[in-house]
Amino acid sequence: MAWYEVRGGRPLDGAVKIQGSKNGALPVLAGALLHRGRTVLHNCPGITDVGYTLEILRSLGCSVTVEKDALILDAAGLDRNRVPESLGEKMRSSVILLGSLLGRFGEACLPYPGGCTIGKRPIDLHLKMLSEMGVTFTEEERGLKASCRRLSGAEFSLPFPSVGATENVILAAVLAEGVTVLSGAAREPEISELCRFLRGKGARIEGDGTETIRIEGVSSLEDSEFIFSSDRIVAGTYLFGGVLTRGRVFLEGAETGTLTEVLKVIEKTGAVVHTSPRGIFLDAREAFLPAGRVETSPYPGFPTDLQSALLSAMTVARGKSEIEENIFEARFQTAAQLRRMGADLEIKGNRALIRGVSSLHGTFVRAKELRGGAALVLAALGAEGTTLIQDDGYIERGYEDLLRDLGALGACMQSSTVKTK
Ligand SMILES: CC(=O)N[C@H]1[C@@H](OP(=O)(O)OP(=O)(O)OC[C@H]2O[C@@H](n3ccc(=O)[nH]c3=O)[C@H](O)[C@@H]2O)O[C@H](CO)[C@@H](O)[C@@H]1O
Ligand SMILES: C=C(OP(=O)(O)O)C(=O)O
Repeated sequence: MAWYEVRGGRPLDGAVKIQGSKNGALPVLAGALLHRGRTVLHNCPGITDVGYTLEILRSLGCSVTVEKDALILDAAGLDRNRVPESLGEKMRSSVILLGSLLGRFGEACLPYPGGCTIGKRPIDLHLKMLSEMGVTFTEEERGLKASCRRLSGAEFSLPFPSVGATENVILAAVLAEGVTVLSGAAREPEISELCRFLRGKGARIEGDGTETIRIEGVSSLEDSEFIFSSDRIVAGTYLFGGVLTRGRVFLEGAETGTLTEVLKVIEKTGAVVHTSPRGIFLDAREAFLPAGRVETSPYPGFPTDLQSALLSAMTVARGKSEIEENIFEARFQTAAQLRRMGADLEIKGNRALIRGVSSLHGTFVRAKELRGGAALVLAALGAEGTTLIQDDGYIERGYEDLLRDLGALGACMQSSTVKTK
């Protein structure tokens, strides 16, 4: 368990380098298992979800080494297909090991995935599409056993552009026999990141970034080297930190192209944004206005993963805003904690109605999930007095080191970790 103690009331001011992408890295690590050989990765984020994934990879027989800034995986000796329950249940993205283990062995045993409790998060779409590729599933005590005689390409249409289901189909289709065509696919940048990585290994994939992805199965892959993109959600978090505290921040390596909708919302507050190939500069000294009505939607819309950061920022805007959450049914858990800090907001179904107050005040709050936890830290940065945030390991799932990054932006905070076992 970790505690963050934040002394608020001082604008963020400074520069920080943005870490590698969590949601980009996790499917790529799964994808490396498809290849009977080496994969060299750079800019891999040092977060606990990556740590758990690497432990899973080791437990399956993949060699994992670190040389200078490179993470080197060698899956030539991979000889197990059962994901340990204690690790797989710790995160959501363990579910995408299904596609790559099926591609490699035609068989996989997987516990039901964990991850943040932001909704029910069923995996029916993953299972339906893999079934159409020839996979049969049997239920085990804490998960599923999947097997197929041969993975075959198929054509299907997703009723909702699920990111994870799109990734699972891509991973399963790379070494499958024949052609797979997925329409209604997710268009998130992390899908293109995975496809770029797999193409670098010799996979034949086209159409990523659009609603229709076509994958032609190949018989094997090759050694490759890959650099992860920066994390657009981490960059967005720090941008909203800038807005909330009316500060000035430079985010080195932040990619403008994947943040278009977020930057539009930020500019509505009165903040000024300058973008360049080096990163994003935000001057939020005059960011007093509410963002108005914002709804989350699949990419290229406003990302659900930044909804809590926006919610925090809007609690101190001069006026009313409304946020509609359209992806996860339980992603307003931060609201009750923000109210403890003096925020005036109401949750009605999937909508949050926020009336900005002049300032929040420090108190004791509790992180209930990853992005909500980071949003509480942002709120604390803008609040009067000291806020104590209790976090049961959520924030480190996605942020390498919030203390290091926000410290570089001038935040006055400290953290401590308490071992609970
Ligand atoms: C590790 C990772 O990349 N996580 C991201 C991924 O999660 P994840 O891949 O879990 O998100 P999905 O896009 O699959 O989920 C979106 C919606 O579809 C529903 N659904 C999904 C699959 C399914 O089989 N059935 C079903 O009903 C979910 O309950 C949810 O309501 O995309 C989300 C949406 O951008 C992000 O918030 C997460 O950060
Ligand atoms: C919801 C998230 O992650 P996960 O899908 O891994 O739980 C997130 O990154 O905000």
